[in-house]
Amino acid sequence: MTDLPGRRPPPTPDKAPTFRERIENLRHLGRLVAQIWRTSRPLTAASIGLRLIASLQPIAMLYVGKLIIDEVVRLTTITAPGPGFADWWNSGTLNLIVVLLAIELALVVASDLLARATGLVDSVLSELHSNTVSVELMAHAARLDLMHFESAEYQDRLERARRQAAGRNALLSQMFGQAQDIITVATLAAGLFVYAPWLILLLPLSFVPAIWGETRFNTLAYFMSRWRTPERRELEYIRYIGASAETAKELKLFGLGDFLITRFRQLAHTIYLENRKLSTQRAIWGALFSSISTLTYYGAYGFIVWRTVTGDFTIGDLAFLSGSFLRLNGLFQKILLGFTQIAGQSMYLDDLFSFFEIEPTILSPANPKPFPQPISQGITFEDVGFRYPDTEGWAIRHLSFTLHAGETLALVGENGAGKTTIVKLLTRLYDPDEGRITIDGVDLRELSVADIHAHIGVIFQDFIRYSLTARENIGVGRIEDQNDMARIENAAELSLANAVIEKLPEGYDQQLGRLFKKGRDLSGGEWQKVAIARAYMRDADLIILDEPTAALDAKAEAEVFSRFKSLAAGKTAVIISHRFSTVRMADRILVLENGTILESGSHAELLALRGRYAELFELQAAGYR
Ligand SMILES: Nc1ncnc2c1ncn2[C@@H]1O[C@H](COP(=O)(O)OP(=O)(O)OP(=O)(O)O)[C@@H](O)[C@H]1O
Repeated sequence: MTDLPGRRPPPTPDKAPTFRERIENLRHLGRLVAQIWRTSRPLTAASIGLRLIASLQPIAMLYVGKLIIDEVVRLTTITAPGPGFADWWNSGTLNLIVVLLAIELALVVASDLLARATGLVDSVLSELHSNTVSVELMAHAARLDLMHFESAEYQDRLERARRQAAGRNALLSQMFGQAQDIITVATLAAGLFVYAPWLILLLPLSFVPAIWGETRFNTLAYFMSRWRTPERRELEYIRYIGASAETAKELKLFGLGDFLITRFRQLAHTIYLENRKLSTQRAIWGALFSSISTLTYYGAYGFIVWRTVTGDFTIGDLAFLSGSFLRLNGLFQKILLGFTQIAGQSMYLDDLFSFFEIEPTILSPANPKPFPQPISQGITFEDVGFRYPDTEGWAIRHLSFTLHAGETLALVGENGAGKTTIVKLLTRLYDPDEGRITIDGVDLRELSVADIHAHIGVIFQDFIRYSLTARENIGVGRIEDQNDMARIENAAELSLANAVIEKLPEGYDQQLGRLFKKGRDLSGGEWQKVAIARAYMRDADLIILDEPTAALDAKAEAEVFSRFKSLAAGKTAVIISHRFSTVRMADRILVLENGTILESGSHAELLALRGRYAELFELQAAGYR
């Protein structure tokens, strides 16, 4: 399975956790309980309270059962008060047994009601808790850096955390159930101890092997699932590209269906084989250990029977003791298995909570300086160098230039020259590794990150096509003004999106995209106009358009840019484009190559220079002749 093209090498197994690490993982349970408590205090309290009451039920049932049997046995030995039921009833001989039967009935009914109420509370609490985790996860993810989303390792961690958000609900019931069982065991053991203390000593023999087996298989299962995260993400990815609206066109035309299916099948099969092996081993060992436990029970049972025959125990005692032993045996196993399962689950919790421990590195200073309004001098890159995490080469090196206030600057260069990276640094999605970037002399790192983002309008080439209404698609450009219709219409007019939206049957309320039933898809250029409107929603002093017009036709592009120019008057703007018809409109052009500046000047100056720019321009112009 390592021969799949383009697949990452198989993950190297982490070493199994030491005993200490396992114990340390248990600390996550405290965080989990705190999270559940935060979710709903009344429900958490109700779940615990109901379980406390339910925990006393087994001993009560067994003891009442014993009393009933003993009373029945006693009644069989006395002289009958008369031939009929009425004689028995009226003599009062049956009073005790009737009361005992009524108590047992009440216990059964109460137990059923308690179980249902607990189930109800738990299921409601689980759902709420799962929502809380998802919200906390999203909130934390929103704080993280772009770097975290662009790195495969963090993607794996996010994926693992996301799986835990929905998958740990059973743990909640299990933990509370565990506490309930412990109280039940304590009461049953106390009862058993009074009659036959040595019986308790037999119990460990029956459950210790089972516990060992469970612990081992839980750990194996966890590590298997952990090692396989990259593969599972790949499976998800193949499943997604194999059946989604975005990819359908290309898949059909390239005939990629079989290729993807084969790839999916091979990958899924390896995981399946591993899981099957583990499940089989688990089943075989499980069967062996459970027979040991059954044998122990019958050993103890035989002994109690013998003591009853010899007259040491009553028949009621026999029922009580064998019942208690059976329950205790079962409960001990359940509790200890529960502990190993909880310990196993707490390893998964580590995936969840360690995600919350990832801290963003792009932070605002404690006392940020105010964002210059308006920008009076400009933005300066001073010998800036930047390398993407975990990559060898520099994306940008020794880059120095000033973007003057009020200037429209175009960045040109071949694919991978570093244009988008400059925008990411300018908007502080990343910090430079060398040098610094200043706005009116103030280092970007001395400003509040939120301020920077609020004062810059950016549309990236891979902008989002939100499956929201047209109004919302523009409104998200300035979320606090999402209901300001005048502002939205104005932005749409500036970006020429208004003509697109007017043609839609439901206008601004039209659902866009293909994801939902009533959605209407737009052409690439139309989507782009809607996206550009988002940048216009802001009163940004600095507007950055990263290849904004790639999908626009020539006429639309000319129109968008003449508007942009008139709008950008007095504003500072950066345009990235591969089209020289657009680029030539800029006040100044930077020609980039391998992350450094090759040439700089106006269109006319660069043509006169007869360098790289002139060469590229000629190449494109020749295409139109
Ligand atoms: N997230 C990333 N992780 C690692 N390397 C990256 C990442 N993004 C870009 N790079 C690399 O950094 C260099 C500059 O990329 P950048 O996206 O800035 O180029 P560009 O000039 O905008 O290209 P294009 O015209 O294709 O959009 C390229 O070599 C690219 O492979």
